[in-house]
Amino acid sequence: MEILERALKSIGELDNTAMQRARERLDNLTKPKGSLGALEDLAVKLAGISGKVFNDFRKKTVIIMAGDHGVADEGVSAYPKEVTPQMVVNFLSGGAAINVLARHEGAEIICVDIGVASDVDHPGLLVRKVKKGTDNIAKGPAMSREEAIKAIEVGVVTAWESIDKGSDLIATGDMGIGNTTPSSAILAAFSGKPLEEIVGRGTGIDDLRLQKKLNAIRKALEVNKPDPEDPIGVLAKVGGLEIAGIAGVILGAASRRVPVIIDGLISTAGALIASKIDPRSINFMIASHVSEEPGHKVMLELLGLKPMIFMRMRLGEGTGAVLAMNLVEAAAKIIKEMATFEEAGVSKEEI
Ligand SMILES: Cc1cc2ncn([C@H]3O[C@H](COP(=O)(O)O)[C@@H](O)[C@H]3O)c2cc1C
Ligand SMILES: O=C(O)c1cccnc1
Repeated sequence: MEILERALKSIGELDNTAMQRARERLDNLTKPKGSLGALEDLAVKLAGISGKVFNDFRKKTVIIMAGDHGVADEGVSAYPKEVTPQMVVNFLSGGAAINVLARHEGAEIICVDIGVASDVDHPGLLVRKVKKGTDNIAKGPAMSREEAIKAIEVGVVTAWESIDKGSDLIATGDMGIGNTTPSSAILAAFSGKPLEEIVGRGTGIDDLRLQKKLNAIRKALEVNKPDPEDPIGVLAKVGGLEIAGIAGVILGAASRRVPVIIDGLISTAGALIASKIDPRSINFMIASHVSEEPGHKVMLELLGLKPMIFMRMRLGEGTGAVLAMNLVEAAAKIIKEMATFEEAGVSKEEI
């Protein structure tokens, strides 16, 4: 609890003066006012986060949290549980989608075993296992409250260490077969929306498995009765270890005023938990893409965040978030490198 408390103590507000200065500068650059749309809003947000109008990013990092899910035993995924450790090995060997996109963006990958059911032996893996997979949420809580806090703190510390080593732009990623089920359960607990509206097909399940998934979430809510006023309770009852870790990465980045780019459904479930623990953490979040999972759009609306990329992606791992790094860097370059009307000798608007 001490680490989490320390993180929460340092989360602040956006710097309004810097944001105002950024907006003024953007309005003086050689373009009609506001014509770069969301790119301008992003430049303003970056100023609010860092307190500086000009920002550049030297070290981009995606932190992937991996964990297993007892609820996978209910037949809620199209893939078997062993894919979780197998994909962890794939991340460490460079063959996954996230590896390709991270290389493309010049980002480094940190992969954390926060709760994989089996042990992966690889020198590149950060082993910070809180528990060997969650318990089945359709039958009881995923984990204890203490384990949920410990998993959040693993995320906080991983973010802090990465920032200490120079990371100045962080993206969140996940791996865990079955994890769209707890992510949807978290959303149901906070939104109260009908499950049929927010539960999707994850890895691509058929109608039969979709019914099993809906039943598992219904049971998870009935058995555990998560209280939306108690976000750590929601996480412990119907969440996941990697979701807790992602919430921690977000709180850790926010406490150090480092922008954190949120990926798809699972990462945004972590973001929802972080936002309920401390709403000021939303100030430091940047939404990347909108996933094909129907619940993702609802989560982003609850957070009041607008996604930038609409690519029909539904993979997780941090893929959408890493793609958005390019847009974050572009926004930072626009405000820094464009000429003002005065510098370029271009006439300003007439009215
Ligand atoms: C090969 C493979 C690679 C993945 N990378 C991310 N996921 C994604 O799919 C899983 C969630 O979907 P569900 O709830 O339906 O199991 C998570 O592991 C998520 O990271 C993958 C899934 C598979 C099969
Ligand atoms: O939106 C996501 O992140 C997602 C969707 C389906 C499966 N895995 C991840």
